[in-house]
Amino acid sequence: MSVSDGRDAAGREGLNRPHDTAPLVVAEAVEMSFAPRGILARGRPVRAVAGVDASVARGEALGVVGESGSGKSTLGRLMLGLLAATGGTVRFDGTPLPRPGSAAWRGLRARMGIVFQDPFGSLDARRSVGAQVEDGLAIHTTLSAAERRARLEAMFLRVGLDPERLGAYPHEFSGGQRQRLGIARALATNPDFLVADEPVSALDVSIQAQVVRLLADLRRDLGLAMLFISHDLPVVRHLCDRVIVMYLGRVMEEGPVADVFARPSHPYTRALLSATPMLDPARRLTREILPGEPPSPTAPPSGCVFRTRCRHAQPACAEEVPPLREFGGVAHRVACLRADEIN
Ligand SMILES: Nc1ncnc2c1ncn2[C@@H]1O[C@H](COP(=O)(O)OP(=O)(O)OP(=O)(O)O)[C@@H](O)[C@H]1O
Repeated sequence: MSVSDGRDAAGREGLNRPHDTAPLVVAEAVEMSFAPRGILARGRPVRAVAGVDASVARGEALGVVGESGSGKSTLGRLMLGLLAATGGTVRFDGTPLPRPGSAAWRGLRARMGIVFQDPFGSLDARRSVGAQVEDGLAIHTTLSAAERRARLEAMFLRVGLDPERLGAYPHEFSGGQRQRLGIARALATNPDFLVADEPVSALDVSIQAQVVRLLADLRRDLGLAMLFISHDLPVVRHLCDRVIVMYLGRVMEEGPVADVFARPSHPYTRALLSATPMLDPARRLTREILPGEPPSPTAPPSGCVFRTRCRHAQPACAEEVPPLREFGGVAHRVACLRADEIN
């Protein structure tokens, strides 16, 4: 499979098809500030997510990209209700997500799954993998032991693992197989919504495409809504329908992957894409190296948070937080006051 052009080995069209069903998970102006931690915070809260709107429809995959520390994982945890937002709301199937850990939240938990970057770190070395995949079923469903066993075997087969190995331990599996276990565990309760947080970045390159293909197949077959967090832009291009580009807790640009990757319009997106050898060479952007480091989320810049690294910045950019506005296409939006001039 090629993950660079949205087609698989058989030349089928990629997965980037439009979805017109109602959103399943909707974050509105969601914010997350963490209490100060460590000396660098100097008593100031860490603003990890700052007023983000995001939604994922049934069967849709939304990619979330951006540098390390831009708030991607925090957004994912907010959309699963694993974290209680310090501002805004997250609705799941029309209902505001209950407080994490509450009985109401536990009631919804079976409908959501998460796959982590490090499958080994999230598995207990001392328990059989079958027992661990079964945990969610025991906690979140009323299935009998026999039904749970049948579900486990079916899940193992579905993710490409031999059900004979339900009694084996994590160290007996390769990295790719462990991520298949992580996927089986996330999907065992038959969720509607899956957050995949850098699910292939810890794997050997040779294994990554297999796991991406598995996620793509599962998403299609199970009609999953997926939030796919990744540094890997070609994989996002292949797997996702829409993408949001985050920087320092805010959305810089969003839209259908085809539009955003073909016509990146925010200076930050352009820099991010220019560093990625992925697109057809005719459209390749001149490599742009951003000066400096991202500012601390304990003291984000006023106005546009990207302005301190933006070569197009002007004094006005320090005054106003640029709203996301339509640019070039109905669903393609950019948060840059100067987008018209620089594109
Ligand atoms: N529990 C926490 N307490 C304090 N700060 C946190 C906490 N979790 C995340 N942060 C901070 O919030 C910011 C956003 O982190 P987050 O992990 O969401 O970013 P990310 O884009 O997913 O990064 P990465 O790609 O490295 O995983 C970072 O500055 C991080 O240090």
